[in-house]
Amino acid sequence: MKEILTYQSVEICFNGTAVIRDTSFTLHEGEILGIVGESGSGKSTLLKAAMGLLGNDGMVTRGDIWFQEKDIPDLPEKELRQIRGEKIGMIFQDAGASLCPIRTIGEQIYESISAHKKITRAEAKGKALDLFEKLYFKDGERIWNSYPFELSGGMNQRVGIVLAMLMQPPVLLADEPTSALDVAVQRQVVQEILRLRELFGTAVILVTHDIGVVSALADTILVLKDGQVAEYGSARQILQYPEKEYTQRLLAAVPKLRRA
Ligand SMILES: Nc1ncnc2c1ncn2[C@@H]1O[C@H](COP(=O)(O)OP(=O)(O)OP(=O)(O)O)[C@@H](O)[C@H]1O
Repeated sequence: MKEILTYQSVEICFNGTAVIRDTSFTLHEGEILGIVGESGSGKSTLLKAAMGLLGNDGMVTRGDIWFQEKDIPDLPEKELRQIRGEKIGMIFQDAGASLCPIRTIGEQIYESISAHKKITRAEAKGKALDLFEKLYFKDGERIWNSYPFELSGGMNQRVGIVLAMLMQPPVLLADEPTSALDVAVQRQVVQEILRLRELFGTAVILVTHDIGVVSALADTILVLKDGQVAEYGSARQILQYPEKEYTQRLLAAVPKLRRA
């Protein structure tokens, strides 16, 4: 499989203090990589760095993050804006909450696609309803016409995933995409991520506290401890034979979800 996103000896500092040190890993086309680690270990920071979203205080101070032969930390904001959304999609824990409350889902989808390419409202709707159907949403037409408050939190989160995938980015970064959801919706979101990979060959980095979600989805796992890689390898290897005591502790939570 071709490499699509490569972190090489990355160090990231906030206000001069390193929170990620000497971190390397590679994401391949269609691969789902789970990043796990205690709170504060640097998981979200790793994802934000790939989007150039570290803010004013944060900076990649060493190493490279290669995406399609470009080194992300070297790119100007204008180029990063083109990559975000179109080439690298993102979903967060509160993707649903980040929807605008006073505009319909349809309007927001239309605007989101229009930001990247010329499209009519009818074409945008056709694209969205097609993706809704492929992801087994019931009643896409109603969702298109709804305001976020008319949908459940879980449904808004699923809409957030559709929004992130409308441009069919080859990479999807998902930061705790299931942690605010009840178990039934969690399962749907897990199925949706697998279906996206099947439909579009999307490569995914999934950051989560939930080992059950990781074991249901990930091909490879990176265990992060205090901003450094504690273990990195195939999901099977790490879930069955964790080498570090730290990993064993993280895995002590019984997996709730299994791959269907
Ligand atoms: N904007 C910021 N300014 C200063 N320090 C920050 C900033 N963002 C993150 N940090 C620090 O970087 C470290 C890593 O944070 P990060 O949010 O990446 O961890 P995490 O593993 O994603 O945690 P959680 O699981 O709780 O979301 C923490 O020590 C955090 O305090």
